[in-house]
Amino acid sequence: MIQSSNPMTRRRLIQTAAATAATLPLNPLAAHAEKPRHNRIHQSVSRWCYQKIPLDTLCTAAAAMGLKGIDLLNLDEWEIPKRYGLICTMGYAGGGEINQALNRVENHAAIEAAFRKNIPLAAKAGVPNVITFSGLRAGLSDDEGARNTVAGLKRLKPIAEDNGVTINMELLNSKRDHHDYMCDHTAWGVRVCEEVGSPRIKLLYDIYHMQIMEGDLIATIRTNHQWLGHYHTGGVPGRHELDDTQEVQWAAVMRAIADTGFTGYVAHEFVPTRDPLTSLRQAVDLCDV
Ligand SMILES: O=C(O)C(=O)CO
Repeated sequence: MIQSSNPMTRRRLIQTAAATAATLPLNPLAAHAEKPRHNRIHQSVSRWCYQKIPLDTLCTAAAAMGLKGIDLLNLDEWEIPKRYGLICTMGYAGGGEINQALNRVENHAAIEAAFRKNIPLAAKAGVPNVITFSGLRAGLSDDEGARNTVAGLKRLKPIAEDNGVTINMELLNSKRDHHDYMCDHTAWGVRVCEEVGSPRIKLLYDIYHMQIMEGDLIATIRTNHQWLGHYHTGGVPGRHELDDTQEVQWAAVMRAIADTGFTGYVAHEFVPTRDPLTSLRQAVDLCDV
């Protein structure tokens, strides 16, 4: 406690105390709560990268960091983020699997049935996006796969439009992680979306996967943003922290996304190698442009 009856001494003591306080380590949560955010990018985090952390704990931490939601939750989890002022930003709603989905006609009926049942539930739970996939090539040409995927998405688009929920087909790399996946280039995905022609049928542009396949991230985003409904992050190589061991300039990519007028969500989808929530906070700070 500062006690002095001499005003000069008291002033000096207060100045000394203030200078000392400035050098003390601050509570990291408090320090970040005070940091003004730009919030041009609405950030989220993929659940599967933080499996060891209970969902309620992850939601509490995400809300404290200024995130808007949690990505890739199952239907029975969609309501949980709401308790923390968040939403599920991308839901699993039965849109097939990475290996088996829309590029094969025989999968369409099951995906349509699941979406008919689950997309109205997504709308009710305030989940703005659901995920789907192309499936593997497995000998199918890209042209035939595109025709089939367009036909499948045309069956699904009225469900998405009627409920105001966007169906996002994910772009994934077929070079390292998902060998033979068909929707592995932006041009193929955009061609499909253009042919379907709905504001509710878009691509999940996974920046990690597309850096591996194509690079040229900013120009691709600028040219195709009309069809990009959601973004994922992840350091390249390795899909770890967005730090200086990897090759993407995240702030520049985020500025490019914000400059397109994007109002959707960018979800972090990297597997942390250090304290997971510290890594997440660092990524959130980096992407707050
Ligand atoms: O499984 C993956 O690699 C994904 O990016 C899923 O979103």
